[in-house]
Amino acid sequence: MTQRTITFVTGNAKKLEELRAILGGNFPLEIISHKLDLPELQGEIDEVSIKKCQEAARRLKRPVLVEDTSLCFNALKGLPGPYIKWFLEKLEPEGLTKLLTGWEDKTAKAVCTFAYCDANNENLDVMLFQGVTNGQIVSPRGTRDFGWDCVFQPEGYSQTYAELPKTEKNKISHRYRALEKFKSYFTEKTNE
Ligand SMILES: O=c1nc[nH]c2c1ncn2[C@H]1C[C@H](O)[C@@H](COP(=O)(O)OP(=O)(O)OP(=O)(O)O)O1
Ligand SMILES: [Mg+2]
Repeated sequence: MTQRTITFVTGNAKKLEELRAILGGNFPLEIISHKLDLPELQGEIDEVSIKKCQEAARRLKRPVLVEDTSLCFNALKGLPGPYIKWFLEKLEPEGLTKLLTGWEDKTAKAVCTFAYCDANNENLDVMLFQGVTNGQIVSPRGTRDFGWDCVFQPEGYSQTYAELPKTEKNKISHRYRALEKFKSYFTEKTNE
């Protein structure tokens, strides 16, 4: 492992697969993965990502990257937000759709927050790179191989994330938008 290696800490193989597909070959640093389901404290989106990243840095003591994904229903003032994992686990995709039964507004935001810490300073300073994709919550359609993809229909599309080819999702997704920021930061930095 060199100085120019970043460890992506996640318990989710699908996130890693998408990160690899989106960054492709033209990212200046090496990204390796470390499978660990880190504890996540409650809080607002940024706070959850920062704490998760600092915990990863404390444990691994090297440059780390983590990612936290939220699904925010506008009618519910942003909930479930960072708690989407537990809502999905208990309610399944059908239940997520039903949550909005009483509301006319079905719009939602998918928010991806990458958090990076180089673990070099005692304060464990964290940098955030966030991407948002707007859409709406629909009845489940498409494959069920990744989380809530089957109930999220991005704005301007008639297909859900799960119905879109992976390459299409990766051109417009919350994760793509966050990684664009991450990529330009590190590309500029390594060119200095
Ligand atoms: O693009 C996505 N499309 C559909 N579903 C998604 C996506 N990205 C994350 N998800 C799911 C996974 C988990 O049920 C929840 C986020 O929770 P989140 O804590 O960020 O993910 P996780 O615990 O699976 O992995 P990690 O070890 O990186 O925290 O939304
Ligand atoms: Mg998690």
